[in-house]
Amino acid sequence: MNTAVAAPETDPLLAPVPPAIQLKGISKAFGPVQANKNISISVKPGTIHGIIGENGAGKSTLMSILYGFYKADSGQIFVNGQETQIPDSQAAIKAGIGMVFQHFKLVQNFTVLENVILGAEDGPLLRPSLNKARGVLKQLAQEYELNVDPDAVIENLSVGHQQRVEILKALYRQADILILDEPTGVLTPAEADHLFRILDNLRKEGKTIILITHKLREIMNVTDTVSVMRRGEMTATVQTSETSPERLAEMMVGRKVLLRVDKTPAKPAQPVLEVENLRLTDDKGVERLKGISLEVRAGEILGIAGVAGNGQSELLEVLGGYAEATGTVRVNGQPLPLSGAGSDGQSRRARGIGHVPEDRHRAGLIMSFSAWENTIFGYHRDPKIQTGPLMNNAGIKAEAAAKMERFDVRPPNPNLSARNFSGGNQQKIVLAREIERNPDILLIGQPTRGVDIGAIEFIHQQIIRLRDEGKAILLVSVELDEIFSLSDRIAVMFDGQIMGERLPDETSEQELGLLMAGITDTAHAHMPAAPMAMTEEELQKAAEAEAEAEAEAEAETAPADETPVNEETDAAAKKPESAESADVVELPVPEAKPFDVPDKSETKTEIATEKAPEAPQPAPPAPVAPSIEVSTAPVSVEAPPKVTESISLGSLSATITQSAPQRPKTPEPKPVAKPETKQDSEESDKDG
Ligand SMILES: Nc1ncnc2c1ncn2[C@@H]1O[C@H](COP(=O)(O)OP(=O)(O)OP(=O)(O)O)[C@@H](O)[C@H]1O
Repeated sequence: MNTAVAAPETDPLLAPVPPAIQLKGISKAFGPVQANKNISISVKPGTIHGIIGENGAGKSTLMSILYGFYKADSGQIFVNGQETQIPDSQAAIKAGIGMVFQHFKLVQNFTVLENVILGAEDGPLLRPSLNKARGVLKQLAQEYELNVDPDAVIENLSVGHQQRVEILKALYRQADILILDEPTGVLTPAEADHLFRILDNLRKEGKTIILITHKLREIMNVTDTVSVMRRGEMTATVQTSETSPERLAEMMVGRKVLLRVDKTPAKPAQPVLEVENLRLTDDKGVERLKGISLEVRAGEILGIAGVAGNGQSELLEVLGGYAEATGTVRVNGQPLPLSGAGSDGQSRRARGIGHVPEDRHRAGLIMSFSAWENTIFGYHRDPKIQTGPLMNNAGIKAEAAAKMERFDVRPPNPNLSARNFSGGNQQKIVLAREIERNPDILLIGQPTRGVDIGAIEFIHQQIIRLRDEGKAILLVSVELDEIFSLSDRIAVMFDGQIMGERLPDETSEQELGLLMAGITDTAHAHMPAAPMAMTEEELQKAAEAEAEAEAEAEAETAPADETPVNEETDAAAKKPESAESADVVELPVPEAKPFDVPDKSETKTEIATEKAPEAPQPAPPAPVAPSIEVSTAPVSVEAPPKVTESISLGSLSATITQSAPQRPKTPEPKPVAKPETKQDSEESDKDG
């Protein structure tokens, strides 16, 4: 008798689909810090999988391992059921994985097309690659609502559009699995809505998305499943439909978290900050502040709402001593110089003005300096810190350790460089420095950007505590939730002007949305059901329609109002010369200098018509003098590293030499151009 049994024929359609991504037992340590401990996770294809966790929980590290940015100490990676080695990002791209980092890696003075093909050119001649990319981009734009002008230069695009370019880059490389690290941290609500529509479209087309975010609302709205990380471990994975924001917050932090701000009504006293007719024109001749007047009293929080780029940043920069302006500003009744002597950041701090800048990397911290050094910047000439030529290092370190403890900075190690802390912990270092100085007025920009839910609760409590102690607080945030829950009064900025002021209890997101679009007659304006869900284009159209209607109505009695400048179109019109046609092009200098320090750095990029050298290698630290100007023999500070990176595009190559960003007084620092490269040293800036 023939006992052989024929193997059952498996119908490939009925075979179980392997996970798009499966990680098994991934571990990774940075020196003594165990960033990932034996992590296993499985993500179904065609789904959006959220990853949440406190700052420093190890989310970015895990995803950087998956993208080949870091090498795991142990563990396996499976892509579509196949064990896959991912030693570098090229291998990740080959495996169909794309990543959009928190800090974009676009070359600022290249066009969208040039950025998209960079590193994925079809041959030495650029033209065919550019033509092919143009066609693909057109198709992707139609399929996924990823509209971007292919010929626009990156530095002229809004943050939301730059992010679309990052997504386009990944899709152009045929990524089926897309990792997004904190993608909405820098987006306006409308931009975030647009992004989620894009992600939904991608999911419908069968792409798999891994989304790292601190925003539980996003997790609840867009993900299918969610994993929670805590202190390097994966503690739970749940179906989104079977959980709640409260439950997720508790799983993340290990205790119940108050998801709303608990505060009593404000008791405003005397005016601390008085601003009249503040005007600022930038170096391109564009008027960024058009006669701002406002007042902040002791014991109250004035929240400034607005779509990013409408002058809020410039307002904070002028008041914080980073940019010069005209007008009148008084602090505690005394005039504040708006240019020349006494208008710098240190003088502002000496006048009792604390400042948490919107961008901690460019203006809040010196990334290569240790945490303890960063806790005194801006206050380093204070006699309590500096006696004669000497600084009390031991005292500063002890104080820094105590501040880090109070602000729950993890790890609470003052000797670690700022760049080796996770984003949220870097933010806590800046907040600790500014809040603990007990300022009369605190200027605070985007206080909880990239910060976890437990830390948000803590930061909000600190802001309220300062207010209740009688301090004046000027808050700028693109998070309407944050504006609503913290502010005692809300002013809305549009196109360099204050469009109106409202009390949080007497307004709505809809009304603020209209003001943010420049529509002041909110009572009569057509109110869309959910203006915050409008796209930028829709917001712009709404503003234009309103302006048109107003102009028509006023035409008979008065001259029509000046049409608001559309910065984006305006900027896009000033396109620099194409890189292809230029022999030598200077990349924009990152002009961010956190404090008044002697400018000893240089940033220069040359694009020469020659083949690029091998993979970029960070140069050893350059012999640049430390950036604090003190004659303090005992202070031992790390010199800002000089990094040289090379990139190539067809026959063009570029070398970027860059040391710690220094910043003269300019209103809007440009982001540092960074091509997509793997960092050699894992001790370097984690954000790449
Ligand atoms: N390049 C590095 N060198 C040294 N330590 C690092 C490096 N990158 C990350 N770490 C440390 O590893 C831990 C995990 O960091 P990771 O950035 O993965 O956290 P995260 O969950 O992404 O945090 P966040 O939400 O704040 O972005 C942190 O303690 C961080 O300080």
